[in-house]
Amino acid sequence: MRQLLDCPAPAKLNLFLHVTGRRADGYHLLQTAFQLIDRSDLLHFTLRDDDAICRVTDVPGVPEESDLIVRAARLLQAEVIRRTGRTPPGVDIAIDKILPMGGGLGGGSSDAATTLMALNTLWQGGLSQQELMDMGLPLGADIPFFLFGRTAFAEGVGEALHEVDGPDCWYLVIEPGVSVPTAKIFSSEHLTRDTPLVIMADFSRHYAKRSQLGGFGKNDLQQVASRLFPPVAEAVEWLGAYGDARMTGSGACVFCAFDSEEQVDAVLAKVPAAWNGWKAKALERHPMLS
Ligand SMILES: C[C@@](CO)(OP(=O)(O)O)[C@H](O)COP(=O)(O)OP(=O)(O)OC[C@H]1O[C@@H](n2ccc(N)nc2=O)[C@H](O)[C@@H]1O
Ligand SMILES: Nc1ncnc2c1ncn2[C@@H]1O[C@H](COP(=O)(O)OP(=O)(O)O)[C@@H](O)[C@H]1O
Repeated sequence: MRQLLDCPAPAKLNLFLHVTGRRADGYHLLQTAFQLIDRSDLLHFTLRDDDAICRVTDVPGVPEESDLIVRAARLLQAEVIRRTGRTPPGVDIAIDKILPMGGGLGGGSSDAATTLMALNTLWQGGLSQQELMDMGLPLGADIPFFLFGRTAFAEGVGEALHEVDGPDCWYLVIEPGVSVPTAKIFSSEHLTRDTPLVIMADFSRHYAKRSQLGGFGKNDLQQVASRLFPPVAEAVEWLGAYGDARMTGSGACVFCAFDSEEQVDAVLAKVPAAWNGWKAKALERHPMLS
């Protein structure tokens, strides 16, 4: 019987996101806090009799060769060959795509991280968590976080990670119906790139009471995204009537924290039909690590 593994790839929220500078290669220096939530893509891995790596689900707009899942799998396969001298079996990868693309929820990065974790297990690759994080970073700046798998305060381009406590709460997330290309936001002439550095202790103090729902800091990308994509601004304004609503990552999704599931449900019932709204619980750990 061929080995099969079903694995979740959860979304993240950026609780705050400050752009603090720019590297010589044009990449932006950030300070952010990553929070995992319990809404996920689902990936299914089936080992093959040959050594091919195949995506067996069509993902509209993402050709197989550029899919982060396939690229991550190929990188790991090459590394296992280099280390062990043996070629691990190929794999068919099916995906139930739940997370919107260009939503700021990190779906593609999370898919890639889950692929690295799952195949490292199936192939008995023996790479450490840190080695997987180093392998993932060139594919996407959020990938190391998903492999880290815990609420994190992050610096650099998101790869310098420190575990922190975030609020223990529910989130209402609105998909405003647009897909935001990350590069377009970072290249905007309107983006501010000089937010003063904060220290991690400030963040921890803010959330010392884990019931604190008002957000820390701000999202520097939000103003630019709102200007280019008006539905983002409309969603922030609408959800802002119920709490400290803000955009995650480079958008487009907008979120707000609530104390209880009942409170989220009450607001969810009022979300305008033009948007897709849903609730999710903050996760302390990645489900593949617990
Ligand atoms: C903004 C964040 C926050 O978590 O997440 P998303 O909203 O995309 O989920 C990330 O930093 C997204 O990082 P990453 O996953 O590498 O973004 P990519 O789509 O690969 O980046 C597209 C382009 O955006 C620019 N870019 C990206 C990250 C960064 N720190 N500085 C940049 O200048 C670069 O021009 C890059 O080529
Ligand atoms: N498996 C994948 N799932 C989603 N997007 C992917 C995938 N592989 C590559 N991509 C590309 O990455 C882009 C960003 O996708 P995603 O990570 O979902 O959004 P965001 O970076 O806004 O959180 C997509 O528009 C798509 O072109």
